[in-house]
Amino acid sequence: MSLETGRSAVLLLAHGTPDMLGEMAEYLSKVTGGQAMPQEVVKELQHRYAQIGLQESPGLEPPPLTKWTMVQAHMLEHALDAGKVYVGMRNWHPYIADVVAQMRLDGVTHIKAVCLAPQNSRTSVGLYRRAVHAAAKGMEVEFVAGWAESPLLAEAFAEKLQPVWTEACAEVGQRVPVLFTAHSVPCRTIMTGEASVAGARPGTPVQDSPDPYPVEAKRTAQLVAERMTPAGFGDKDWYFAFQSQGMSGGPWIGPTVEDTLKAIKAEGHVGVVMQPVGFLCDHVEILYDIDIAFRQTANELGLKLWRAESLNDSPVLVEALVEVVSGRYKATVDEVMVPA
Ligand SMILES: C=CC1=C(C)c2cc3[nH]c(cc4nc(cc5[nH]c(cc1n2)c(C)c5CCC(=O)O)C(CCC(=O)O)=C4C)c(C)c3C=C
Ligand SMILES: [Fe+2]
Ligand SMILES: [Fe+2]
Repeated sequence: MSLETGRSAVLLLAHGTPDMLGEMAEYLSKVTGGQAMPQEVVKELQHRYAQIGLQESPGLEPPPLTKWTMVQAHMLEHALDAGKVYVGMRNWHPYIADVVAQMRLDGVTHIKAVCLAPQNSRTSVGLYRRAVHAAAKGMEVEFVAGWAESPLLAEAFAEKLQPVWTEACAEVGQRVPVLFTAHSVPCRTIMTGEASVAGARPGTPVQDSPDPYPVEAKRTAQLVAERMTPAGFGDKDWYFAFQSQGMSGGPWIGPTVEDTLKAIKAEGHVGVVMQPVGFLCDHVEILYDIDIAFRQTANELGLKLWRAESLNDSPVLVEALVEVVSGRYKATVDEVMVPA
């Protein structure tokens, strides 16, 4: 397939992750928009990243988030066969600003930006949008704000969930519930009116409409559940929680994974299969938060925890991205604009 215009190019937007442990403090200040994190938070995150393989010096391979994001971009480029697919990261190299500058040098005039975070949120997608608009002055920007209900995205997740769920049920000899998750966000960021800025950094605009994020996250989960077999896989088979509440203060949205695991145990289950449906590849919040921390919590409760493999190099995910980029899937797209 080919893109409509010669000077149009796709820009995939991703979170970014440090390449070595010593970069953690600088990385965290990018994540928080310039606020320095307390030393104990920096140390705790270094400890978590070390457990998933990050070292004192850059390893032979990039960290998982960088590696898989680049793989996804290459696969998409191949599938589109319409020129280069660029990757810009918000919090680490290659930064969005640098990549957009390169696109400009390469003669790109129209950017089709897609976030590798399918559910639209102010704290993730909103910040990607701001970074692209700041960098792309005078260029046309077509910004895909959400693709949470893409049937092929749901298909890609279901393809990873089905085998591990079947295996888990067979191992314990009974139906094992699925716990779908997405990243939590601070409560104030999904509010409207003055409540949306209470405790926020100065300059945060008052929001006049609710953040679609919590609904979109659960909608993705529901669409995945609908694709599971046997056909009787239904509402009683799955739960939803928001994971990885952050280390900056104030309340974050729930239910938390910890509370939901307790509820699952109280229902009489002996195991649980987790699938994070807000993340498209491996990174610390899967490899540490789920595989190490939640697995330990589950085990302490007497639950065995399985996790669906991440999408990573899933060809079905790439098909979903092709549909989003080509417009065959009607994603939530901002009006095309030229940032001044
Ligand atoms: C929908 C919201 C968010 C998504 C998706 C998300 C993905 C994501 N986050 C990290 C790593 C970190 N995030 C951190 C803080 C943080 N994350 C979000 C929201 C989403 N993150 C918020 C609102 C915040 C708080 C930011 C602030 O200004 O304080 C941090 C810092 C430590 C912490 O607070 O936990 C890290 C590290 C990754 C790798 C990722 C997906 C790829
Ligand atoms: Fe985050
Ligand atoms: Fe996080």
